Amino acid sequence: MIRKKLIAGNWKMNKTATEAAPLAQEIVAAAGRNTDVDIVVCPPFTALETVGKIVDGSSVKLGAQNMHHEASGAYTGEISAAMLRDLFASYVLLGHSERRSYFGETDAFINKKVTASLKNQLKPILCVGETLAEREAGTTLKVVQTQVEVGLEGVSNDDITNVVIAYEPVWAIGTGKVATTEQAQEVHAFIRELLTKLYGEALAQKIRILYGGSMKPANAPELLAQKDIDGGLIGGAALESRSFLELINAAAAAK
Ligand SMILES: O=C[C@H](O)COP(=O)(O)O
Repeated sequence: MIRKKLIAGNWKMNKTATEAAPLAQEIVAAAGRNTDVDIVVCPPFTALETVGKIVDGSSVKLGAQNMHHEASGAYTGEISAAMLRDLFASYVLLGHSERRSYFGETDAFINKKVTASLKNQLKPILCVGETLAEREAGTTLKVVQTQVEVGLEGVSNDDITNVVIAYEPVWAIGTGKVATTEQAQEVHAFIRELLTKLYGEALAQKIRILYGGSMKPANAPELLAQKDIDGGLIGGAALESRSFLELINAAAAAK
C-alpha cells in the first residue's frame, strides 16, 4: 500500500496537563516503537509541552488542534505556527467542524491557516464534512468539494503530500452514529477524485484521507479496510489509552 495508515487522537478540550501525562505515557509505552502506523496525539495547547516531552524520541507525533495564520501580532488568545513548532508539534488540525460551527471559521479563513502551517513545516490535517441537514438535502459531495477546493487553494504540488484530509460527517461526531462503510468510502473516493483533478493521479494516490466520527475499535476494522480510508481522526476513543491502542492495532492490521 502506497499510503501508510495514520491514527490521530483529537483530545479536544479534555485533559489538563497533569491528566494528559499518564495518557501520553501509556500510549508511548504501548505503541511508541510502532512504525507500521503513523500515530499523532493532539492535546489541548496547555498540555502540548508536557505531552511533547513524553512523546519525544518515540514514533508518536505531536499535533495541535488549531492555530492562527499570522506569524505574530495583536491576536489575543491565539497561537501561531512558530509557537507550535517551538514545542515540537509536527501536525495541526485545521477546520474541525467544531471550529467551523462554534467559532465561525470559514473555508477562506481555514485556507489561510493551511498555507501558513505548510510554510512553517507543520502538516495540516484539514477537516471537512457535511451536516445532517446537508446530507438530507443531498448536498454532501458539493459541500465537501467546496471545503476541499477552497481549503487547499494555493497549496503547491510540492506541499500537497504533507497535507492530510479528514472526512468527518458532522452528524457522526460524538454521537455514536458512525457513517456506514459505503457512505464513508463514497465520500473518500470522491475526495480522491477531486485531488486527482487538482494534483494529478500520482500525488493524489499519496495523500492520506482519514475518517472521523464515532470511530471505535468495534467499527474501525471495516472502515479501515476501505480502499480510500487511510486512517482515523479519533475523538472520544482517543481519551482512553486502551481504545486508542486498539485503533492503532486495527490500522496496523488493515495495512
Ligand atoms: O476529531 C475527532 C472527531 O471530531 C471525532 O470525534 P468522535 O470520535 O468523538 O466522534
